[in-house]
Amino acid sequence: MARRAVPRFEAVKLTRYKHACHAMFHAPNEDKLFGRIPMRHTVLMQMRFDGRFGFPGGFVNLEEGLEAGLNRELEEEIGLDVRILGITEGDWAVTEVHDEQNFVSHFYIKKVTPEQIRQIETAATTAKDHGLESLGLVRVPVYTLPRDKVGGLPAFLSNTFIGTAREELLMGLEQEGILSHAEIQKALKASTTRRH
Ligand SMILES: O=c1[nH]cnc2c1ncn2[C@@H]1O[C@H](COP(=O)(O)OP(=O)(O)O)[C@@H](O)[C@H]1O
Repeated sequence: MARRAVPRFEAVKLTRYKHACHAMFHAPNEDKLFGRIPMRHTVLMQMRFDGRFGFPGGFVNLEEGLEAGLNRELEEEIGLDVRILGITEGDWAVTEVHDEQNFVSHFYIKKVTPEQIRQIETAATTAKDHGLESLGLVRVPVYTLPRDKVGGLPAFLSNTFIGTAREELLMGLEQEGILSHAEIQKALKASTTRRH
């Protein structure tokens, strides 16, 4: 479906459109899987009520403001302590307009510490929407297992994602320097081979 990227300041003029904001939280990760495979990085997504993966967030009102609306959603959905880890305008990454659906999607990326990731994960289990709209936060495997070259990110990418969440994940991984363009292309290619 047709969509176009626009700057944040242009998008907020689209008052007749519905606006949604979602956020990707990520942190460095020094851990090694089985004591030898580097986890590389922690990236949070969530399992939604509909069985699809997406980023935490939701619909916002332009009157309340994009970031205020997003923080409200994050508080409800994952119990985020918005006084400490709240999203600001500086975390804005991309806005896409879907004219056919009168819909605007805003995506934010926030780098936090490994300790803050654990705080978010812990708080999420007692959030208002936990077990309802959100079935839990998940860590995205950003590595590819050396043995079969499909396990890890390629297998994860074969899941079903809501809206443009899959594209946002790939953009976030590259933009934040978590994976190189070549590594992402390789994972995408492996994900379509369906050997898992
Ligand atoms: O991670 C995402 N990235 C991009 N769009 C998303 C994501 N999650 C949901 N959406 C879209 O955003 C809109 C709001 O969905 P969501 O279920 O998050 O909001 P709500 O909790 O306010 O109902 C829907 O049109 C949905 O397709």
